[in-house]
Amino acid sequence: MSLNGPILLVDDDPSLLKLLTMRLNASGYEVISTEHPTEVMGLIESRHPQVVISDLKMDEMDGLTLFGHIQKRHPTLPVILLTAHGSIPEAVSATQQGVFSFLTKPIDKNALLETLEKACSHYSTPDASETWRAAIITQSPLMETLLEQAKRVAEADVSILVSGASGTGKELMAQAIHLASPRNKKPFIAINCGALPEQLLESELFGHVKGAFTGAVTHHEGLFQAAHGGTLFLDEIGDMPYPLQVKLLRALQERQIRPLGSTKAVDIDVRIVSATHRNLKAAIEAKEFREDLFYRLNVVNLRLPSLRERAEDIPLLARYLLQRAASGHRSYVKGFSPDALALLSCASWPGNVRQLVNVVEQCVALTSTPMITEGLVSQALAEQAESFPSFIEARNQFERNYLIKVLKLTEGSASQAAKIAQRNRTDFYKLLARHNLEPADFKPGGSQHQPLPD
Ligand SMILES: Nc1ncnc2c1ncn2[C@@H]1O[C@H](COP(=O)(O)OP(=O)(O)OP(=O)(O)O)[C@@H](O)[C@H]1O
Repeated sequence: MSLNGPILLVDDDPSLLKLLTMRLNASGYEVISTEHPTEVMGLIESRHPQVVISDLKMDEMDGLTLFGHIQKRHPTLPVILLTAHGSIPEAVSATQQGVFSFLTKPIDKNALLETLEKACSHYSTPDASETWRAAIITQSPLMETLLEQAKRVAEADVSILVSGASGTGKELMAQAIHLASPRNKKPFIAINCGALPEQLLESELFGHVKGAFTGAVTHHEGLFQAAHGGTLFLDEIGDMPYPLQVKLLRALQERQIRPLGSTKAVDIDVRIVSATHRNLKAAIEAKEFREDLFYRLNVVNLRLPSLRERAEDIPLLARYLLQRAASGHRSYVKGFSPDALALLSCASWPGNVRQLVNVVEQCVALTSTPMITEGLVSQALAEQAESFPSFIEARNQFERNYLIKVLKLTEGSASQAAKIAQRNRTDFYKLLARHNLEPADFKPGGSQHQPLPD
């Protein structure tokens, strides 16, 4: 038996999951399990199982479709399928498609352990050729194409400009390019060019000698030198002060820098990846960005799509981020209710993945139940939204505010509130649960933490 990652069990029959988990635990295997095949990709990303054992027939997604998804992203991960007695043709077709093996139900304990042992010895730690992009969670064809391009250009030593709206993962992409490049054993250094005043940014990039300016009490090596042999990531390059753009261009052309206050030029060897959320062509027209520098930095352009443009990533990312946020002391948080997931999927995400990270973290921190409700998601979205909400977000916001007002008016009497709202009690309680509201919190002298309307 191998001591690598856990075994991931997938079956929509909870009693079989329980039985297999017990058997495998008894044989010393660590097991993670799920009744939902849609959760599998997220679990693979976050828990790195060494083998997946999945039922073939499941309502949410059949085992072969699931295998297709796994094979696309993790081609070396062995998948064992469980088939009902008599479904031999399906099993044969499954093995032809690359499934590691299949076991017929009822599962024979010895056959299970034997097959698992073979699968574990077949497993090698995550495909080394894939680790460069391991932090980028995606199943979007748009992103896959972009990642293929990124890998190709990473090998050449050209300058790359990563464009895309705020929070789309530009820095993550820059790191992936570095990891895929021959420079990956050397440093990756990032600096936000929009966050520092001009002189400080200049001294950060090029360094300074002692006494170069008031306050320069020691010699300071700049980031160009610190990143020697590696990659320098210039984030928000569109916000770099204009005079400094000239100095950057000269450094890139001459492959030399001159620290502030020094007369001696220093050779540099860095690969530049820059990023911007601005339209640099418009900035050039407005005389805020130098055209010659633009062409030097933008040898290859990679444009990251907005999260809305790759909506198929939303459930995958949400589950992955939930598992990440819930690990440790919030481990009882298990997932999103189907309504909550639907709301996440149709939100507009003006802040892209960063906003999704914030919403998920807020939900994980606030939920008191293992499944995050639609109400909680709606509340987090309303708090995060900076732009005009979508119709569904607005409706959820309105519902929640309405319920709070009516509960306040009736001092927490759910039956009176239901009457005013002209809903039957069952419906009304469902609405309250969806929005995570407790009538008791609105009784005089009730909880000090009554929810506020949005
Ligand atoms: N595909 C992804 N998979 C997992 N996490 C992601 C993905 N894309 C972005 N993130 C996460 O979203 C957050 C924002 O990503 P990042 O900082 O790379 O975006 P950015 O485009 O550089 O943002 P900004 O323009 O605001 O600097 C980070 O926490 C990052 O880890």
